[in-house]
Amino acid sequence: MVRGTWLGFAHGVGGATRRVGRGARDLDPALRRDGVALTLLGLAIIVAGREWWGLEGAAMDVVHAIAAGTFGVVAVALPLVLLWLSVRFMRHPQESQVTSRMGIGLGAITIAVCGLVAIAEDLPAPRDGFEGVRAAGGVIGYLVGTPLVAGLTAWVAVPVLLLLGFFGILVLTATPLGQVVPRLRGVVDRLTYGRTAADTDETLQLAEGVSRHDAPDEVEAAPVRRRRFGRNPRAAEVAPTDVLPQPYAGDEAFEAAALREADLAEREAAADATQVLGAEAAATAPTAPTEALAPVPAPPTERAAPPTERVPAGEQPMLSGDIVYLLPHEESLVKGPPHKVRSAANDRVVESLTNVFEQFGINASVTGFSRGPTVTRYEVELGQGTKVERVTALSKNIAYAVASADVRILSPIPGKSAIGIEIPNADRETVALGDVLRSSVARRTEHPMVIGIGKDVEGGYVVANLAKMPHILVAGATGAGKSSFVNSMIVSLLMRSTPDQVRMVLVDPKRVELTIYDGIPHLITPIITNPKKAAEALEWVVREMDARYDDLSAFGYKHIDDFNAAVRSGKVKPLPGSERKIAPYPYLLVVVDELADLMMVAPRDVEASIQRITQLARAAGIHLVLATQRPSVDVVTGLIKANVPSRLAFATSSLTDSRVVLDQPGAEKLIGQGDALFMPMGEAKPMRVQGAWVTESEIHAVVQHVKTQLKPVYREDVAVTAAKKQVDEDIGDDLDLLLQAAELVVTTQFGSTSMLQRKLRVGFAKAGRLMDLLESREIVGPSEGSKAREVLVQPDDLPGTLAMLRGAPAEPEAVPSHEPPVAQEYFDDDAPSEDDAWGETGR
Ligand SMILES: Nc1ncnc2c1ncn2[C@@H]1O[C@H](COP(=O)(O)OP(=O)(O)OP(=O)(O)O)[C@@H](O)[C@H]1O
Repeated sequence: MVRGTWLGFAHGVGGATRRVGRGARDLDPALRRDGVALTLLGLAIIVAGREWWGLEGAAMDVVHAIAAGTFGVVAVALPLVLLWLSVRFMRHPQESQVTSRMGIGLGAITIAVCGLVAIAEDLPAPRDGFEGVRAAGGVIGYLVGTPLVAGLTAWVAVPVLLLLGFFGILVLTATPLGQVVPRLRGVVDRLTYGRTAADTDETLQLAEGVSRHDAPDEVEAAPVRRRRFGRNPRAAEVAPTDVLPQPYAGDEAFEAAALREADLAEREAAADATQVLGAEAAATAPTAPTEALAPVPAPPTERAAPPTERVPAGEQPMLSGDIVYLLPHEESLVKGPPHKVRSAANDRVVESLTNVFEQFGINASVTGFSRGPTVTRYEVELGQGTKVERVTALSKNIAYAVASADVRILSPIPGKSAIGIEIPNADRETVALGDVLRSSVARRTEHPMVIGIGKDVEGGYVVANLAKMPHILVAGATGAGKSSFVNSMIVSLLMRSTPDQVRMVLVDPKRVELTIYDGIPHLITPIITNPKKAAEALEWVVREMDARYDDLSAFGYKHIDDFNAAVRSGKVKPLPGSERKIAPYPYLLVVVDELADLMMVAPRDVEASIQRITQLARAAGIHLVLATQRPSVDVVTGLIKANVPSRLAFATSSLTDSRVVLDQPGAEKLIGQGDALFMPMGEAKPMRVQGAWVTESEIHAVVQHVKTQLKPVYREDVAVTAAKKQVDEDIGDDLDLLLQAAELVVTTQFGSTSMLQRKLRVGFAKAGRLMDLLESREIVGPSEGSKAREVLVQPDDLPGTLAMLRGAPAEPEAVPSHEPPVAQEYFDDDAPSEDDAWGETGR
């Protein structure tokens, strides 16, 4: 009864504490450790009563004897530590790992401080009376200080204890040694530059968010938040505020921020940083925004290596140019619910499984489980002499017992002598993309092509580098979560990369999925919704790839990353006689959100383009994401499959579809809503993941943010060829006939409909239509009643005319093969189209 009353009271107080603020509600009752927490709280009050307020009484004397006797004067801090521990147990009971780490840190600090106090007070010994010990470092101080001083002398003992205290602080704050300087600098910068309290709070909250979910030693500084965007220095000749993206021009706070950036950039430059940030952004040397803001034209920029060290959130040095591009704030993406490692539903399943084994007389037991967001994998160990098949044969009975049709049995669990039974959680969790991107695995790298995938069956975060895929096929039945994945992928890129690092071509024949991204600066061409245009765009990608390859071979590099690194360090010089300015290439990501629609209109062309891109594009930094609802062999052909090595399968409607995507069954057993099997290149076994989820309002916020940073600068030539194709639409299936008609009319120079009827053996209506088409292409003049039409094309021009009808550009020069590829278009100072483009962007 006493225990019950105590725990009831404790839960009441714990519940009230959890209601303060967010993040601690909905705790699994099994995890609450309110009893311990309340005991600690009581202790904190009692110790404070004696040590802070000097309350008298026999009990208080005992308290003082214990507290001060143990810790000496350091006991003054004891109530605070107890209070803190109590709050932690109430709010984050499941983070025992983090609490233990902090405990170790505090322990080290306590030993160090007690030892130092004892040494400072000349090491009073208990035999000389306990008063002295209490007024110094307590028993701890005595026990630590005495042997150290006796063995090493105070000269060595003091530094050793200081070092121990320093170690304690590092452990307490989860700061790796290498991060000490950047973090300190971050703190100093924030103080010096008067960062708002809100910003600081966010950073702290973030750091906490990471430690909450990950191993403590993996906590790193918050990621890059601001980057400077490469631009044409000529644009600097316009009025200074013009170079800022519109919403910020004239904004004092922003200009002040820009000045801070400049200051930091200068410091970075002074530190002579040389490391290249992976295969990242363009790196013209930062022109101090002071120049950009002062009423004088900025001098042309010079190239220099980007800075090396990561610096804290909000204070990133700029990578290039004098346009400041701010990545969306991490908090634009919401936090998901805390991960449960166990719930009542799991216990019920364990019970059901055990019952099934008992009923069928199988010597097997459930030895543990690992709970993921969607499914839990229960581990089953077999007794001596029990056949594995006896359990696998029971899959239907197991499904019946746990009332779920989607039971998947893994025999064995890779790397373990145990059978795994994956059963959907009755209480599944959504995986928030924000949590994936804030996890330590995502922070470990700054590569701009890293995206959040989701969580695995053990609850660990999964991220992937699209550049390493290097191409991925995403398939799944309607509603399985494919589009959600595409959204998570694009949002990940928008969160982590600037348009000078990653450019995209988005193909969305369904016209619904990707329209939300219309107008983002990462686009190279407006979102393509027409399947024929899409096929054209793929051909453009092939040309872009070839142009990049030409550059690579001309300068002697094998991979775009090496080339970019060399450009940044100034090693790549234009060829003699060339006016070109060389700049790094952004990665180019081509997303096709319904391959089937493309394969319907131009299967051979699309297949050929995809084959060519996939075979070569990796080194050119061009990557394909092909998504389809219909993973049948006519859409995902053998050729496409052979060249797209990474696969992500959401629930498919049949085993055959699963085979097409993964070359093995499994996807047909998935339970939809983002449940997926992920098989990156080179893996033989797919990994089960729950895809990350990002809400429409989050997408909207991120898209709004990037759109206010910069306007997109579209490549004209993608649109030019695409526009040409649009004209072709009215030709439809008549292209062959039309070509013959044009040939007839031009070679005979006789524009007669009845001749077409006769020679082509077509009816009057068809011949009339062909003539109209020839007129619309200005091959023949308008109808002149019963007379033959005038022919406007000379026989010599016939080949060009036929090519134009076939859809090739009318003037081949419009897309010359030697044209500088995408990076040069954007970054080449001398590209004639640049001024307009950047002028528009800047203003
Ligand atoms: N990762 C996820 N987490 C939680 N719920 C999800 C997830 N992915 C998808 N869902 C749920 O499933 C629904 C359908 O998902 P989605 O639109 O992505 O399917 P789809 O495969 O793209 O379908 P379609 O091919 O028809 O576009 C979503 O509206 C959402 O409710």
